[in-house]
Order: sequence, then structure tokens, then C-alpha cells
Amino acid sequence: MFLTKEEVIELLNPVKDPFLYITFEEAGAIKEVSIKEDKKHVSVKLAIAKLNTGEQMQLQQEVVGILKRAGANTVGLRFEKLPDEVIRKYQPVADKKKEQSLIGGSGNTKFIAVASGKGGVGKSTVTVNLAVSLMRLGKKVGIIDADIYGFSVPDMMGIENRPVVRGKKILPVERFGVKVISMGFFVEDNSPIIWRGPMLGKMLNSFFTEVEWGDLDYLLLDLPPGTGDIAMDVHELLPTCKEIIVTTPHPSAAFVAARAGQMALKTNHEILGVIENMSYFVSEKTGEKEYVFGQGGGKKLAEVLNTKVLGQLRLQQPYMEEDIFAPGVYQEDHPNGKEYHKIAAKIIAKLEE
Ligand SMILES: Nc1ncnc2c1ncn2[C@@H]1O[C@H](COP(=O)(O)OP(=O)(O)OP(=O)(O)O)[C@@H](O)[C@H]1O
Repeated sequence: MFLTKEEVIELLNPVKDPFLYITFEEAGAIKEVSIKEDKKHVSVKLAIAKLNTGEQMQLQQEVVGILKRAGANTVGLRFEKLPDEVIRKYQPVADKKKEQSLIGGSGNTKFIAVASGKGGVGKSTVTVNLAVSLMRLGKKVGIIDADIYGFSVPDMMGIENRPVVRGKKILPVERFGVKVISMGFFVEDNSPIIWRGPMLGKMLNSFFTEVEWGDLDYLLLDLPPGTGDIAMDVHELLPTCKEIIVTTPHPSAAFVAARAGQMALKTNHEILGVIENMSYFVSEKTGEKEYVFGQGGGKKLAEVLNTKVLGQLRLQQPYMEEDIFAPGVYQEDHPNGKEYHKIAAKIIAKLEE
């Protein structure tokens, strides 16, 4: 006796599509099975989500192995692409599963990348303060300081301790209830980082997989300025990641920031909105707003990217505090602290509605 068609289908039904993480049975992947009994040859046509990939090669070996162990002498496999409607139906769930397998946890973590066109516009300040505001609103929050060359999150939050290693995992440092991991924890004496693209990607990957994040509601990523390798890696690793673009009010700054936004749009990442930082200075003498860096940049950028301005932060440092040292974190009663609170509430409303 040799394998029947039905047996081949039964054997292959539980195999999973390497991109959609659903079984061949669910995907309707087994398109044809034919058997030549005399030669003990099984030939199968399979439909999968993506063709000509390393994953397809692995799958090929897996399927051939299964059929040979069941008695086939030779196996012929052909592949075609699953219909678009099947891919569309299962892709969002697959993306979520892929991302969550990166960091573990319950599966409900929302990823938000904070990007800007150029440095110094306040991207890290925005990341840190959004994280703290989300935490103040009762959320479990983490930050990945993915600005690997220009890390500044630890200093801004006044973090002086280093992560602890437990077993094979690194425990992030917790400050103000926010879990933080930064390249700054792993370099000595502020020495410059000279790694190139591929290593940076690996580093970023480690920030997910080798860190014990626990259950997070939000994981914020402080991206390097511009549209470089890391931004590409983030887009690749986290397909459902949302994006916030930070700009200053000067129209030309908005023009530069638009490039970072275009990149998000190109990779199908939803832009949550624009945050305009250093929007105005409030004169102590007159109480009037002075638009020292110009006006209208945030609005213009939001128009170009077809999104909204989530908030505008004034030009002002956090209050100095004697007992807590965190030079970049705005207090709850600070005008910017209040504005960040509003922005965080908007984000929650948008993502958890
Ligand atoms: N609204 C603000 N008012 C006053 N100072 C601010 C404000 N926002 C940011 N800053 C200050 O501006 C400097 C640059 O901010 P930050 O490091 O957040 O920018 P960045 O865009 O992340 O820069 P980089 O990309 O170079 O890391 C910091 O010293 C920060 O404290």
C-alpha cells in the first residue's frame, strides 16, 4: 500500500504558511495532489503567501521530509502565490503575531515610532514625555532608544543605573514607571559608536528579543533623525508600528520632516499625527506668545502627510527640582506636561477606541 491523496492532504494540512502563521488547511494551500503508485512519487502544488524566499526553501524541506517519512520515494513540489484576498484577510493578524513573538507578553502591545527629519527638534524629548504621560494615564509603557548613535533618553530621564541580566535576558531599567533600554547602557564613557548598518539592525533586534519587557501596553521607539537604516529596520520588524513625526514650527523644518513621514507612508505605516515642538515662547513680562522659530510648520506638515497636529509644545524647560533629577521630563502641572497629557489621551483614544 502506498499513500493516498487523502493521506497526503491529512499529513500536510497542519503545516503552517511561513508568513501568515496559519495552517495549510486554513489557507486552502493544498492546490493539487497527484500520486504515481508504481514509482512511489508524490507531487503536490502548494499556495503560500510569498514566493522565492528563504522561508519557502525551509518549507520545501519540511514538506518533503513529512512525505518521505510517510513512504514517498520522491516528492515533486510546485508553488504558487495565495490569492490576494486570503493574504489580506490573514496578514494583519500575522503581523501582530510576528511582532509579539519579538517581545513576548500578552499580545496587545502597540508600537509607536517617533521620527523627525533632522536632529535637535525634540524627538527624544517627545518620546520620553509621551511615555511618561501614557504611564500617568495608567498604561504599561516601554521605550527603546533606537537612536543608536545619538542616544539621549537615559540622560533626559536622569537614569544612572544599568540594566540587570537575569538568566539569558536583560531587564530594562525602570524610571518613573517606564521601562527603558538604550544603547547608552552598553557603551563606556560616552565613547562613539562606529557600527554600520547590519550590526545596527542586529542591535535593534536584540533590544526586542533579548530584553525581558513583560506585558506592555505601549512600546515607544525613539528613532534616529532622518530616514536611515534603523528606520528601515523598524518598518521591516514592526509592520503595525504607528508613527509620530516631530517638527519645529519653521516651514522649512516641516519640509525636511515630510521626508520621514513619506517614508512611513511608503511602508504603509499609519501616521498618528504631527507634534510641533518649540512652537512658541511665552514672555514672562507680557504673557504673550512669541513665535521665535516661525509659525505654521506643524500644520503644513500635517497637511502634506494627510494627518493631524496632535499638539504644540512651548519652548520651556521642565521645572528644576531639588530631589528628582530628570532634566527632560516635564512635571504634570507644567504647561508642557499638560499638553503631553492631552496628546497621550488622544493617542489612547485613537488606538484603543
Ligand atoms: N519644548 C522645548 N523647550 C525647550 N527645550 C527643549 C524643548 N524640546 C526639546 N528641548 C531641548 O532641545 C534639545 C534637543 O532635544 P532632543 O534631544 O529631544 O532632540 P532630538 O530631536 O531627539 O535630537 P537628536 O535627534 O539629536 O537626538 C535638548 O536639550 C532638549 O532638552
